Amino acid sequence: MIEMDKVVKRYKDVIALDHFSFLAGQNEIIGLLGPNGCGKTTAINCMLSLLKFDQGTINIFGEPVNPNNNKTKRRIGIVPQELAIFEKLNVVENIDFYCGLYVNDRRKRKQLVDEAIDFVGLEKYRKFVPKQLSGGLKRRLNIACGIAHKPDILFLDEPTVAVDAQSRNFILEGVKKMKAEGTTVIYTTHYLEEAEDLCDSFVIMDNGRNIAQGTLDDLQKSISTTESITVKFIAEDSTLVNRLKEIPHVNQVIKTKDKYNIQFEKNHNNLSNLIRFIDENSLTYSEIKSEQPSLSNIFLELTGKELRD
Ligand SMILES: Nc1ncnc2c1ncn2[C@@H]1O[C@H](COP(=O)(O)OP(=O)(O)OP(=O)(O)O)[C@@H](O)[C@H]1O
Repeated sequence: MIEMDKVVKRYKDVIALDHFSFLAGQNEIIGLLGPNGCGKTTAINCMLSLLKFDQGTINIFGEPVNPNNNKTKRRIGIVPQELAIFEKLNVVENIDFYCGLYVNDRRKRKQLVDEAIDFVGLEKYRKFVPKQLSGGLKRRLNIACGIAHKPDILFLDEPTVAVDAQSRNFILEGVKKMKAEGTTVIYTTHYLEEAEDLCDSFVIMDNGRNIAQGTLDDLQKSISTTESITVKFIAEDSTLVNRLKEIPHVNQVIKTKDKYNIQFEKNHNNLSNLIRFIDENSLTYSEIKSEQPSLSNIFLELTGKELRD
């Protein structure tokens, strides 16, 4: 659906995209993740042909992007991070306005607007203007405006920032439903747990480059830390952190309130080594859990940064 190959975009001296490549297939949710200023918005704006780029190629639906290609534009939806709704128009009128940019037939549009309202759960608020809606409801309206024309590709930029739990659930369930109906979703967020639950695959960006792309499983295989074991000891002492660090292939030991999180390098018998250490030191434990690294661990290892605003 989207093929972006070695795209370079400069703003004078700033290289916002540095040979950035990106692939999106049909019917998947791709998390586009990266620290502030890494180039996500620039990449999206190039894909939407809102920005010209200096080098490289971008094909969408098999054709080079082109701002005058209305046929392609009709098949794309965008929900920007900043709310793009009209204060003077009510819920129905706002959605109808955006849908009208793509669909001329009034009867068809009425049906699409009704479906979008149903989709984001705004039936009770049809005649409300934005100032009568809470922040979460405004975000849902923003989404309805971007999806009413039923795009094949949808760009969602941080849709759950500052929304209440109920609206957040509506939004995430809605994204899953769109995927089930065949839409490809490009999703940017700073919430890695949310991305991990929602997305089928991920692109990790840093300094304008695609530094890793794949499923969680692919990314887990690409980093050196692959196993994180958490232990709750029954008796402990202040030397334990340093002693645990002596176990072969330990990268890091983090002590939380009542547990020890031990991060190991991949491809070693880490659990067996840890259990041997516990036996040899006559330690006892009430809990032991081995986990694959989370998206947050992967992000930290690949970029050396935590993904925070
Ligand atoms: N119009 C512009 N003129 C000059 N520099 C720009 C412009 N737009 C973006 N930049 C720079 O390009 C780089 C990439 O910016 P971009 O907005 O694409 O990042 P981002 O990943 O979307 O950031 P955020 O997560 O904060 O939205 C940054 O260094 C930014 O300062």
